[in-house]
Amino acid sequence: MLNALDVLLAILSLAAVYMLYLRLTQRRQPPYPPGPPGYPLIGHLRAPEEPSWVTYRDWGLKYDSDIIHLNMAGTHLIVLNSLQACIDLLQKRSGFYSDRPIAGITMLTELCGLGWSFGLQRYGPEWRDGRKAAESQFNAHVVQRYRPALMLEVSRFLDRIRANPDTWRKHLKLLAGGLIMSVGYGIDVQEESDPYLTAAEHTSECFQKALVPGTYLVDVLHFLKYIPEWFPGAAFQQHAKNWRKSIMYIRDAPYDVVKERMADDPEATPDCIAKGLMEGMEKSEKDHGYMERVHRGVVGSMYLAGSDTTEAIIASSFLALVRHPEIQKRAQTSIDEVCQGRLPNFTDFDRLPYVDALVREGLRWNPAVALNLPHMNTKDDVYKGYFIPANSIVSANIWAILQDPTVYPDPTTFVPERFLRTAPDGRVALDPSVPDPTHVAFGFGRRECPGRFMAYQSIWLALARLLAAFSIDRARDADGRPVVPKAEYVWGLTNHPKPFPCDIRPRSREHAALVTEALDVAEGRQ
Ligand code: HEM
Repeated sequence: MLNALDVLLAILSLAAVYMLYLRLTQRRQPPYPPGPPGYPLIGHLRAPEEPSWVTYRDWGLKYDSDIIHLNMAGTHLIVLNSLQACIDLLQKRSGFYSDRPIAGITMLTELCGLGWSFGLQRYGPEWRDGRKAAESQFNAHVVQRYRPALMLEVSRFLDRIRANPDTWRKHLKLLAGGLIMSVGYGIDVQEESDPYLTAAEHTSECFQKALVPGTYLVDVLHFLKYIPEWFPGAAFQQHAKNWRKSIMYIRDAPYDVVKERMADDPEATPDCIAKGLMEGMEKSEKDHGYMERVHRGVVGSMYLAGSDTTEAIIASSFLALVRHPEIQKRAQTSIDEVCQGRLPNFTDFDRLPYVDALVREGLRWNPAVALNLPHMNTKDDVYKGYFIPANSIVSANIWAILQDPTVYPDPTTFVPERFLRTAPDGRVALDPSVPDPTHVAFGFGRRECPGRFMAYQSIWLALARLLAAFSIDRARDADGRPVVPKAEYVWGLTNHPKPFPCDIRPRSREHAALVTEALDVAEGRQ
């Protein structure tokens, strides 16, 4: 018979062996990447406030490391501050760095119903099918098919600016949303109170709000999701129900329009991504019900991922142009030389390197997405001698990479010329030795933005035509002095310049006429 002392001794021996085991195995585990010390055991309770990307860059400099680690109460957060680290991990090891973390987004995915969003989905068969579908429609070749739609939306945008220049931000929002609805579904949006744009904006509001850590307790205490909405303190259930309506509407209503049009007359259905996917599905051997769900998620994600970001970059470029009239002049001179009194077209692309450089600088200067959407690694890893445990949240510091002074000297200044050089034959061309920010601003590896070609084309066309037809000058104060707007931003998931004054007007009556003519042509009236 064992007495109490034997049992105690046995327990103590087992504990000693276990401690020894832990010590031995822990000694073999390399250290985590460096980072600021947190509280004992729990680490950090919250990530730094926005602009967190600046803090992460500064920590990188302080600890002399391009990867930073924070223990967030047991969740490991890894921030990659250099392009090399992003390439090494998110690209070269993309086989296990392409998951998305789902912890902390119960409100968004389960209660609001945004789990269908392709950008939030976990790395698995459904995401892979969605990605394949997206690549088939968004690739550099296929997006050219949507150029007439881009031309029409940009023409409408410029004409609205001509008519009401002071509300250019409203026109810009409509441009970004209209582009997505037109390219995605072949739907023409209404200028005021469009039902699709209203639902998409409501969905976007949910996305921006619910993704901020700490907004909803249910993201930490998951069992709260079972509390009924009438229960005291369960207002979040009401919010979720309200958002859910818009979230399901924006996924299904426009898709159903295309489905009906296709059933009626496929030939007459306007070319759009939803139509392309429906046509592709006819050849697919996969279950059509399943594929339709995947496709609804892919096209439905376009607004969330593509509207705010495109709008942010164009608004940021407006700001830079007002701050730097000399850059505006150079861009206009280069356009005038090539276009000789007409508005630029996509066929002018190769002959307008200055506009190309301007778009690159717009993407670099104040990136729309400063801290990349988080990736998650599905297995333990060691990089540069540091341990990165499985299920870490891994974020690329896009801002830090695009503000690296060793790559982009004087990085806080807007200088499109940094991307240009004069070739031996005297012509100005893009300088291939300067890293192209599009390889950073749109993320990395298998989760890299599938909408990047469409985004680039839209921004290029909007800016090229805007500069050709309008001057965007500084507004004047009460004493008639020009006001240089500050480069101030509203930080968030996407970064937008704060409202700033400017004075937009056609460069001449002839330029104003070009804008109306272009709209007539794009609308098929001429
Ligand atoms: C200037 C405009 C844009 C910027 C700066 C931008 C940037 C990004 C970034 C940084 C990511 C995350 C990549 C990663 O996780 O590594 C992303 C993902 C995504 N973007 Fe964009 N984007 C833009 C426009 C668009 C457009 C126009 C569309 C669609 C038409 C789009 C669709 C998507 C989708 C669906 C994802 C999720 C991809 C996935 O999780 O597999 N984006 N974008």
